[in-house]
Amino acid sequence: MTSQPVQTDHLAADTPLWAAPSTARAVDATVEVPGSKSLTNRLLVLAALADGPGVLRGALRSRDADLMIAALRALGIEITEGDEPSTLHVRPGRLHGDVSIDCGLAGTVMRFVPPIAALADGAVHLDGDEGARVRPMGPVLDALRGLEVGIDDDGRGLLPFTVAGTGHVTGGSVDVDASGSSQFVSGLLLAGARFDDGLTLRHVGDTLPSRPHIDMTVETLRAAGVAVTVSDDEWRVEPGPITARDVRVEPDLSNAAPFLAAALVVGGTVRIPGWPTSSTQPGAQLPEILTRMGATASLEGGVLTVTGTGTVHGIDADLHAVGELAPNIAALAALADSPSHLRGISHLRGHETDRLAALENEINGLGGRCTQTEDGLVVEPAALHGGTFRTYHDHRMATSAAILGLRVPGVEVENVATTAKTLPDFPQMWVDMLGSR
Ligand SMILES: O=C(O)C1=C[C@@H](OP(=O)(O)O)[C@@H](O)[C@H](O)C1
Ligand SMILES: C=C(OP(=O)(O)O)C(=O)O
Repeated sequence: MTSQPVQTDHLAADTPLWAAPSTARAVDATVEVPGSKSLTNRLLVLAALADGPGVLRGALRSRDADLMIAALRALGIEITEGDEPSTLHVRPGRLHGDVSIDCGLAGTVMRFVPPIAALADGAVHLDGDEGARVRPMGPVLDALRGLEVGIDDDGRGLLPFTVAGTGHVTGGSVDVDASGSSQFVSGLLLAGARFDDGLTLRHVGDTLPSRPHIDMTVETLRAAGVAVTVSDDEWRVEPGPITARDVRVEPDLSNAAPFLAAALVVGGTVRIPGWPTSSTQPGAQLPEILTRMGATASLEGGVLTVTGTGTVHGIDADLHAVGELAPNIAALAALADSPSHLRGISHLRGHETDRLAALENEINGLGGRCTQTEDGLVVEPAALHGGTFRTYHDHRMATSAAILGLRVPGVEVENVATTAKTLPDFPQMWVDMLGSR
């Protein structure tokens, strides 16, 4: 088996604590946010399965994107950088088995790669970080088994496991309980056009989180010429070629959240260029959410401008569709002048860490009043103080700590380098934002 080198730099729990900068001065900054993780990893997958060479421009280069690149390369896809690292040339080829893939902590890698591995001509072994080995995978494995793909695992529905690729998947119909993650649906749909009979997937669970991310999957498939029909909780992907394209990746709107939040916390204005007029990214809902929390927001000439007063209001919001925004919104809520109730996010317990427990622990560790409910968080106003903020290898815990630190002197963030999962330059970008006045 060809093995990928295991990446360990992200495990730097013993790195020095990062003193989150505090400021009383209003912010006035324009922040260029790199490409979307979710779009980059979908477009890489589609380019790898396409009918000819393609190009991604403005792609994210971060741990999650680089893990996807490494996974596809291990499977035999040629991916090279163009003039800049964010330009990626992808040359599809026969998918090789007899390889090992490191999923890191990337949900998109661990859920999107197994259906592609089933198309490889041999065994594909997948594993990831310790934290990845507890993230739910069962519905993906059950679905693949339902499509007659051989899976070798220990029966717990978790990493590690081996997919017995045979070079083709017959496809057909499958039921999936995707109440734990929308990525179970997206991963199967992305490969579905390459199955002999295509794929009909029905979600059979109670709830379906992160629907905009499934819409993103459908939109990217359709843009690549794949016929997809959607009715309620059922998706049909017709078999056929995936058209090779030259595409530009939108900025990561969810990664704009901490910067935009800064405008509310300290007052002032933050501008994000390249903001799309419409997008399936959950971050597209930030202007509305932040407005409810006390900001004004406007979009003009592709620049989103958010202005705050330094006073943050609490919010009662169902974040079921936009769960990846929840940690940053919880941090804002901890600085608000009225209580907040964040609902519909029980699936966050299966994210990079149990985010509901992590947010409760760490906000309360700074003197906050945050309580888990069955499906979310209640955050009440409290006077916060400094202290160590643990991040649990979760990039969004680290950016949430930075938001709190703006107002609360003495917040020391453990392993801020974990932001490299989706935003490698975060500490410098944060300091630059505060410095550019
Ligand atoms: O498909 C995607 O790119 C994602 C889907 C969502 O996952 P869940 O449905 O598991 O929340 C989201 O939280 C994650 O950050 C990215
Ligand atoms: C849940 C997230 O990541 P992943 O793609 O690893 O699921 C996230 O980025 O908030």
